Amino acid sequence: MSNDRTPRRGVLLIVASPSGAGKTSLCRRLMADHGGLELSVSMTTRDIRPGEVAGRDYHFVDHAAFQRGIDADAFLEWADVHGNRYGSPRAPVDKALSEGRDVLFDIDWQGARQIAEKCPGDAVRVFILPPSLEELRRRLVTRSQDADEVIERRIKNAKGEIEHCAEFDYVFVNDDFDRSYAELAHIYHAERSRRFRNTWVEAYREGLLSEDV
Ligand SMILES: Nc1nc2c(ncn2[C@@H]2O[C@H](COP(=O)(O)OP(=O)(O)O)[C@@H](O)[C@H]2O)c(=O)[nH]1
Ligand SMILES: Nc1ncnc2c1ncn2[C@@H]1O[C@H](COP(=O)(O)OP(=O)(O)O)[C@@H](O)[C@H]1O
Repeated sequence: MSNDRTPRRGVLLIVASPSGAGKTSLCRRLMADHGGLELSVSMTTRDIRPGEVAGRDYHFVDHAAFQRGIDADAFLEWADVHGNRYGSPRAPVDKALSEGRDVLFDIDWQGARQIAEKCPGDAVRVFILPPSLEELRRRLVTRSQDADEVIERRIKNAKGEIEHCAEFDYVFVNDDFDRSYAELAHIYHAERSRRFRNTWVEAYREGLLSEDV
């Protein structure tokens, strides 16, 4: 009998949170542990931070180049966040989905909403809450990658972002990192296993039923 476990429909796993709640750290670990998961590398107009690598963390572009992307309909979604523009390039996502692979997005609630509207069956939205706003500030300060006024702006924006967590499929608090990571990984594994994504099941079942026992 055939035991082919293709084709399948990929998951678009969207992870959002206020800045500093820990989504980049959680997403990096999920990527490191799951070879089949592809990170959507966003385009942004914000400045590169120390330690960031162009093309790996973001595609860093100026406003004119970003606008050309909008005009060419090259983004699956884009939004203004903290005074800069951020967008998810469409082509790599289309390619991954057509090949049955999963894509991970580290984007804000506006982007999550747009992808959920455009790809309702594929999108899975996860929102990560900080233990407190005080702890959020501590993490942003400890990360020490942003100027003081940038940190203050992000903390001011945090409440506006948290207000949107009810639109998400899954919400959890990132207090203990390992426990939070386990939660994110469980969500990903369960969503991967949903029957409607595993379109190979029908042929597989037919194979089992045709076995002569
Ligand atoms: N809508 C949207 N938001 C994005 C995209 N890329 C990043 N963001 C969000 O923009 C916000 C700021 O990101 P960033 O400048 O890397 O700061 P950080 O979250 O503090 O590390 C975060 O909420 C990101 O999730 C994108 O392509 N689209
Ligand atoms: N559970 C956690 N406990 C303590 N510090 C954390 C935790 N998760 C992340 N951090 C730290 O908080 C800072 C912000 O995390 P980061 O992943 O950059 O957040 P975001 O991408 O949401 O802005 C980083 O210095 C990171 O190491």
